[in-house]
Amino acid sequence: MVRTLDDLDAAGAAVGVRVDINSPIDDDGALADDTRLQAHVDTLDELAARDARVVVLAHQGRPGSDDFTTLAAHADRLDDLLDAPVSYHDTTFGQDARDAITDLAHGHVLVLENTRFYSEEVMSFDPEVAAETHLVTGLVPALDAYVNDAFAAAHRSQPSLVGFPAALPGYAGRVMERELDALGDIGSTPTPRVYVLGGAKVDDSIDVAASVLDSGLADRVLTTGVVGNTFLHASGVDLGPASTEVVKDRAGEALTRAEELLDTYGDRIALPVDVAVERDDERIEVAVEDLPSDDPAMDIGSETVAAYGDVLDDAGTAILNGPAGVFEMDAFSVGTRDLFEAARAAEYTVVGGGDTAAALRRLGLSGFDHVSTGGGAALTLLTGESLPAVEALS
Ligand SMILES: Nc1ncnc2c1ncn2[C@@H]1O[C@H](COP(=O)(O)OP(=O)(O)O)[C@@H](O)[C@H]1O
Ligand SMILES: O=C(OP(=O)(O)O)[C@H](O)COP(=O)(O)O
Repeated sequence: MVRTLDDLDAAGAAVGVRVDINSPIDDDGALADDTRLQAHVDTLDELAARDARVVVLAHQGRPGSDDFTTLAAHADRLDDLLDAPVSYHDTTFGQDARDAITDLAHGHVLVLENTRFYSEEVMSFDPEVAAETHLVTGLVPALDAYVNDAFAAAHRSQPSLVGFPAALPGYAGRVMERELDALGDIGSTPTPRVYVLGGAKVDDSIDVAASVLDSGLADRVLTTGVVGNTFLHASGVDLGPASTEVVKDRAGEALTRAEELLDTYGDRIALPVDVAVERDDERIEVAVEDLPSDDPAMDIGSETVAAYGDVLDDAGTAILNGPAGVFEMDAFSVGTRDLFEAARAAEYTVVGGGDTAAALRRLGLSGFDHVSTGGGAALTLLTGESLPAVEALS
C-alpha cells in the first residue's frame, strides 16, 4: 500500500517532489505544450498551501535529444500556473542546491535543474544502489520527505525516481494516486481489449505488444506511427529509403522482436494498409501495395483509419498510446484526429503518452475515460506489470 499526501505532515517540511514535466519543446527552446505542468498543479499547490518548502525534481528530454534543455522555462510556466511563488536553481544536487533549499521560504516552490544533466540519472539501478548515488546523497541532508508524482516516468528505475524512498519517508502525489486508481487493474476492464500503439518510442511499444499478447490482455494490437512503419518493414514491405532509415534508427534491435511477434501473433496484430507521405509539401496517401515511396511516410492513411475504426467499433476497451503520425504538422495530424475520434466508440477508453496528450489538446479531442500523463509508464501498467518507482514507494 502506498502512502499519499493525506499521510504527510507537510507544515515546515522540506519536501522533494519528483514530477514529470517532460514536454514538447519548440525550435527556440520554449515549451510547446504545458499539459504535464498543469497536471501537477494540484500536488504542488497543496503542499505549498500546507506550508511545506517544496523542492521540485524533474527531467526534460534525454542527452543528445533536441528537447534536452534546462528547466528554466518550466519554472517560469509553473510560476504562472501555481498560487505559490516559484523560483529556479541551476544545479541539481550538492552544496549550492542544499543552500538554496535551506533558504527556501515556507509555502514557496524551488525548481532544481534537469536531473538528466547528471550522468547517473540516465542509468537504471536497484533502489538501494540508487540511494547511494551523488544525486540522492547530495540532496537528502536538506530534505525531510519525498513525494513521487512522476507517474509518466515511473517505469524508469533511475535515481531521482527510486533512490529517495530508501533514505526518506516516501509518498505518492495526487497525479500518481489518480493514475494508479485508474490504470492499476486493467484486467477488470471490458473486453475485447484493443491496444493502439503508435508514436516513435518503438522499443517501449514492442515490449508492451509482446506482453499484452503473451498475457492475453490484448485481443488485438493496431499499429500506427513509427511503430506501424516498423511492423510494415518487419513484414517485408519496402517502405522506401527515407522511412526505412527512420525505422532502423528508431527501432534498432527491436526490429527483430517485431518480426518474431508477427510470426507468433500475426493474426492479432494489424498493420497500416495505407500511409500518407510528404511530397512537394503536400499530403499524398499511398496504399501499402504501391510502396516503396521515396517520400517519408508521416501518417497512416484514411483506409487504415477506416479499417481500424471497424475494429474499435466493437471494442470493450481501447488503450491508445502514441500519435498515429507527425501530428505537429497539420497535414499529418489527420490520422491521429480521425483514429482517436473513432476510438471513442469503445465502451471504455484510456489514452497515454506525453506527446499523445499534447496531440489531443492541439486537435481539440476529448471524451476519453482516462487521459494518462504517461505513455510507456501507462502501457507498462496496462500490461499488468509493476512500475519500479511505485514499488520503491511501497
Ligand atoms: N510516421 C511517423 N514518422 C515520424 N515520426 C512520427 C510518425 N508518427 C508519429 N511520429 C512522432 O512520434 C512522436 C511521439 O511519439 P512518442 O514520444 O512515442 O509519444 P508519447 O510521448 O505520447 O508516448 C511525435 O513527435 C510524432 O511526430
Ligand atoms: O515522456 C515520457 O515517456 P512517454 O513518452 O512514454 O510518455 C516520460 O517523461 C519518460 O521519458 P523517457 O522516455 O525519456 O524516460
